Amino acid sequence: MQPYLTLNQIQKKFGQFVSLKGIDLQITHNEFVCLLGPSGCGKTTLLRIIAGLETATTGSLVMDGKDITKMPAGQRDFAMMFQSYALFPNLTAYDNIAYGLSSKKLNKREIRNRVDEVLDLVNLSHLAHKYPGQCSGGQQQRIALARALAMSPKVLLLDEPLSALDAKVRDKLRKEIRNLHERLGMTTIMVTHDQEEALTMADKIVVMNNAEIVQIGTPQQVYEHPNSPFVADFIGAINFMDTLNASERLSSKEPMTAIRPEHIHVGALDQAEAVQYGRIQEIEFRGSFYRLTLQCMNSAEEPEQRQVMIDISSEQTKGLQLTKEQVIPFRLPRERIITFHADKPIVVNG
Ligand SMILES: Nc1ncnc2c1ncn2[C@@H]1O[C@H](COP(=O)(O)OP(=O)(O)OP(=O)(O)O)[C@@H](O)[C@H]1O
Repeated sequence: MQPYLTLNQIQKKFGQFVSLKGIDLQITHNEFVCLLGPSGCGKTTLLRIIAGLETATTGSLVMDGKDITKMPAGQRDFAMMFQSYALFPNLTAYDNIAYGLSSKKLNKREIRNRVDEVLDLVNLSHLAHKYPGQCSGGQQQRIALARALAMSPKVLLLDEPLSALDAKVRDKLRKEIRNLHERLGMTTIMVTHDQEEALTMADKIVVMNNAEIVQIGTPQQVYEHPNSPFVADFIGAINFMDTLNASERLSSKEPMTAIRPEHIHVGALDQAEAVQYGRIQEIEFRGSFYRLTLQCMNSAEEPEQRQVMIDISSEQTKGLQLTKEQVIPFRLPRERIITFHADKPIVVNG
């Protein structure tokens, strides 16, 4: 499919500091893209360059075949929403939204219709005449969202829009934003450091680290086929099955293997895979599953350096009656093992 927005070799320097190292990215029309990565990796800088709020040191930005690298933010038809709601405290929800529309050449009635329409979209018609201080965090964020949507943007840019909200409200707003994105047929780019948010909302995840893109893929692709130990570790939990220490690892060309905690089987029934043993050190209840931390044992039943995390469903634990210090068998299904080949040294963060 033809890209709608193309970023060519976007580089950004703040003085000598390189904040983005040559970013290439293509975004298609109506796509929901998440820029995901740890604090300081350059996500916000990239979003601000796309918005036109920051200029790239080198590189270009093309939208619909037109070079917009130097186009001022106000002419881009993009709307941006931030973590802090940035609402005017002395204006009602209605006026906050109408204020954004004053730059458009609309008459009073058109403005009223548009504000009513977007308030209805975010289910806040009943709060039209409340001030931000009279609204909850989730409601304020919805007003900010309505204000962005009122502009009928070609591209909606979201910078950590949900991180200030509590878990329940965050979850609800995730679904609402995703639904609105689909209903309104927008192209949406969202910055987040929350992997769950990216996995649940995005069509495409762009994983960044140290000012670079390290992997691009659907949520399933980056979760099931991470291309590096960094991505495997940043998105979801992972056990590295490495027997080398950090300095041996740096000089080694040996592939490294890993497995997700939910893919390990507890028990020794199936003989297809070699059984290993571990002593339970921690049992952590996480609602729908338990996370066990085991100290691995060698064949002589002596403890090894290695630990392994295993997730088992709360249902399954009922039959197992697990206790701390218990030694249990477990198996690593071969098809679930992820291998990282070392064409360059493998560095594991953290
Ligand atoms: N105006 C600026 N002047 C100097 N350095 C800056 C400026 N803006 C950002 N940086 C630096 O660029 C790097 C990337 O910042 P950016 O805000 O893009 O990261 P981020 O991935 O969005 O992080 P976070 O999730 O913490 O917001 C950081 O090291 C930051 O200190």
